[in-house]
Amino acid sequence: MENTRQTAVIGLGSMGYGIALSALRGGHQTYGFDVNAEQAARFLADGGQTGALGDLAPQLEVVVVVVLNAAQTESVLFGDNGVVADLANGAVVIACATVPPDFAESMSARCAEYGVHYLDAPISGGSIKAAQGKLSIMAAGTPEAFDAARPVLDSIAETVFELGDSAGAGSAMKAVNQLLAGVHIATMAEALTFGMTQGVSPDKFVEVISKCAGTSWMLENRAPHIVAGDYTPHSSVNIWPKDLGIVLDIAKNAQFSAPITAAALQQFVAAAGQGLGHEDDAAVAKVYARNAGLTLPGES
Ligand SMILES: NC(=O)C1=CN([C@@H]2O[C@H](COP(=O)(O)OP(=O)(O)OC[C@H]3O[C@@H](n4cnc5c(N)ncnc54)[C@H](O)[C@@H]3O)[C@@H](O)[C@H]2O)C=CC1
Ligand SMILES: O=C(O)C(=O)[C@@H](O)CO
Repeated sequence: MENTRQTAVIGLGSMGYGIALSALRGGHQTYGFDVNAEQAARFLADGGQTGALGDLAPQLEVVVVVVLNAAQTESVLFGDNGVVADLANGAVVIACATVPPDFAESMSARCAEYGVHYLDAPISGGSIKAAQGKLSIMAAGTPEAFDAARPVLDSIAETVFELGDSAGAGSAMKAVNQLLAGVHIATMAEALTFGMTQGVSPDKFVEVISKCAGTSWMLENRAPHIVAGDYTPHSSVNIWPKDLGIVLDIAKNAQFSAPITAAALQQFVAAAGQGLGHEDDAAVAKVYARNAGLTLPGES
């Protein structure tokens, strides 16, 4: 069909799995890949396809990369058995991991050497919107990259912000979002546990504050995890030392002081240091709770 594409999604974690399902629902022939074989098997059971990436690469038109970070993205694209060298001229990489802007620029230049388009396309909305095909995508790339990616973007995103024709501009905007998102999660945890010291239970906190001016998207999305005592990782603590680290690195290069971001980063570093790195990022509340001798829901 005219608007369907031979598509691979590499990285079937919290975000990539939903993206792969959304691409499949959009009618694209969708192949899913993950170093964790269980994830690829699950995708197969859900109606997707998988296989040997190297064999399939020459027929792929769109490759969506949703691994954790810059190092994993580079390895998927250009490491041993990297996919770019096997792609056909005109194929497009949609790079969704949160990475530094200058890394996105360098990946775009290296893809161009192989005649492959690169769309710098970090994502927002969490695992639920990924599964619904309703992500916000902060995208930058050449008009040719946008044209090649468009049919798949239409299946996975509600809104695609077109932020310029050079890779890096999408990742710069994502860093701005991450500054807010990380600070909002940490301040939600601070306020929720502060409330406990004042006799405000976590469930009352969510009921009342989510309808008051102090609320945020992150409060409404993450605080219910604390109330439920459920730290299944939809977005892990480990994402934040990476993302707030990116923010502070590029802020430092711009000689921009970001003290509130730095404080939030320390709380996520403390959470990771307490062995909570693979829990949902709402677990940053445990840092506050342990410090204040509080018992969160679900803890004995
Ligand atoms: N979880 C969230 O709510 C959001 C995450 N992000 C960003 O999206 C990216 C993905 O995040 P998540 O899905 O939460 O991470 P995740 O850790 O749940 O998923 C990453 C997946 O990539 C796989 N992987 C790693 N190396 C691989 C390789 N070489 N080949 C194939 N698969 C490989 C892992 O096994 C894992 O399943 C990150 O950059 C994150 O910062 C952005 C918005 C929201
Ligand atoms: O959805 C987003 O935007 C996010 O970055 C978080 O959910 C981070 O994991």
